[in-house]
Amino acid sequence: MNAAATDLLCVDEDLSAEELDTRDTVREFVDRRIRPNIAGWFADAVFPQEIVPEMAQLGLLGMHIQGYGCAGKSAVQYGIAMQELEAGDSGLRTFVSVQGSLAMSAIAKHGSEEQKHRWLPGMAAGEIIGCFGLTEPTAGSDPSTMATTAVRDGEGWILNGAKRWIGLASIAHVAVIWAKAVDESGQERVRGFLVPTDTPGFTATPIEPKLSMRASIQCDILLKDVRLPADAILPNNPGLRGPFSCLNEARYGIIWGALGAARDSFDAALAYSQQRIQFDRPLAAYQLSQAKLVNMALEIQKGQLLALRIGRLKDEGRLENHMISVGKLNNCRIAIDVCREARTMLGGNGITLEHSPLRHANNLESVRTYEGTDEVHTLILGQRLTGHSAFR
Ligand SMILES: Cc1cc2nc3c(=O)[nH]c(=O)nc-3n(C[C@H](O)[C@H](O)[C@H](O)COP(=O)(O)OP(=O)(O)OC[C@H]3O[C@@H](n4cnc5c(N)ncnc54)[C@H](O)[C@@H]3O)c2cc1C
Repeated sequence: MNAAATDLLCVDEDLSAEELDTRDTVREFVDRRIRPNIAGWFADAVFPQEIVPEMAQLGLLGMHIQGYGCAGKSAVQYGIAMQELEAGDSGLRTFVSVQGSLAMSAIAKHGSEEQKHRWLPGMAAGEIIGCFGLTEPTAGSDPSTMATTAVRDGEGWILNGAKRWIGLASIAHVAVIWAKAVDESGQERVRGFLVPTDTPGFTATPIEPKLSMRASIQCDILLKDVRLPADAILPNNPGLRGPFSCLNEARYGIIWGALGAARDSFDAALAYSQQRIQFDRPLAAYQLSQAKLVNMALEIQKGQLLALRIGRLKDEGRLENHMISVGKLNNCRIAIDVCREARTMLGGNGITLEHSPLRHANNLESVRTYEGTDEVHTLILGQRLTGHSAFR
C-alpha cells in the first residue's frame, strides 16, 4: 500500500511489520465498509450497528486489553487502528472508544475477576454493547460536582440521578455508571456501578438533532430508584481517579484518531486541487493552494510524530498524564484547522456530503470537547508548567 502523501519524513518506516499490517487491515475495512456508506449514515443520523461484528472480528474492541477474549495488541497498534478508523468517520472511532477504552477498560481496570469474566469476552466479540456514564446535565468539565447518588439498600444499592451525552446508551446492554456513594467508613466517594440497561428505572433517550457525530449515538440517561445487587459495584476504583484512568485511555486513542480525519481531509483537498481547473490551470499549480497543502501536511506530520512518541512511551510504561494532554490538545486543534482549510480548497462543493472535510470538521467539534475540552487540557498543562492550578 502506498505511503500517505503527508508522510514527508517517512515516519511509516519506523513502524514494525505488525504495525503496518494493522494499518493496512483497518484501512481496507474502512475503504470497503465505511467510505461507500458514510455520507448516507451521516445524513440520516444512523449508527450502522451491522458493522459491529466485523469490527469485533478485527479485534478493535478492547484492542489493547490483555486476556478475556481481547486482542491484547500494543498501544501503538491500537493508535494506528484508530487513525485509520477515524479517516472513515469520527463517529465510528467514537464507538470503538466508548466500548473499548471507556466501558471495557473500566471493567478491566476496576472490576473483580468475576465481573471481567462475565462481561469482557462478550464485549470484545461485539455481542454486548457497553456505555460509560460520567457527565451529567450540570457536571461536565468538573465531574466532582456530580449529583448522581448510590445509597445502600441492604447488601445492594439504589441509584438516582441523570447523565448526559452518554455514547451508545440507548443500544447498550450494560452501563458503567459513576455515582457518589457513602462507604463503610462514612466517607463519600465516586464509585463505578455495572448497570444492566434492562434494570427497572434505567432509561436512555438519544440526543437529537445534532450537527456533529451524526453517525453515532449519544443519550440522556435517567436513573430513578435503580436497584442493584451488591456485586454491581466495581470493587477497585479509588474515587474520581477511577473514571479518569479510563478517560486517559480514550484520550490516547483520540491523539491518533483526530489525525485520521485530518489526513483524509488533506487527501480530499489534494486530489480535488489537482483536477479542478480555474483560470486555465489546476488549483494545485497555484502558490496559495500549495501553501495551504504544505501547511496542512506539516501539521499532520508533526502530529503523527507526537502520536508515535506518546504511543511508544505508553508501550514502555513511561507515559505521564500531562503527556496525554499535550497530544489531545495539539492533535485536535491542528486536525480541526486542517479539515476547515481543506474545505476551503473545495469551494462550494466542499459544503456537500460528497466530500469529507466539512463532515470531519463538524465531528471534530465533538472530539475537541469530549475527553477534556481544549481549555481543560490547557489548564492541565498550565498547572504542569507553572505549579499553579487555575481550574477554580
Ligand atoms: C459527542 C459527545 C460524546 C460524549 N460522550 C460521552 C460519554 O460517552 N460519556 C460521558 O460521560 N460523557 C460524554 N460526553 C460529555 C463530554 O465529556 C463533555 O461534553 C465535556 O466533558 C464537557 O462538558 P460540558 O459539555 O458539560 O461543558 P462545560 O464543562 O459546561 O464547559 C463549557 C465550556 O466552558 C469551558 N470551561 C469549563 N471549565 C472551565 C475553566 N475552569 N476555565 C475556562 N473554561 C472552562 C469548557 O472548556 C467549555 O468550553 C460526550 C460529549 C459529546 C459532545
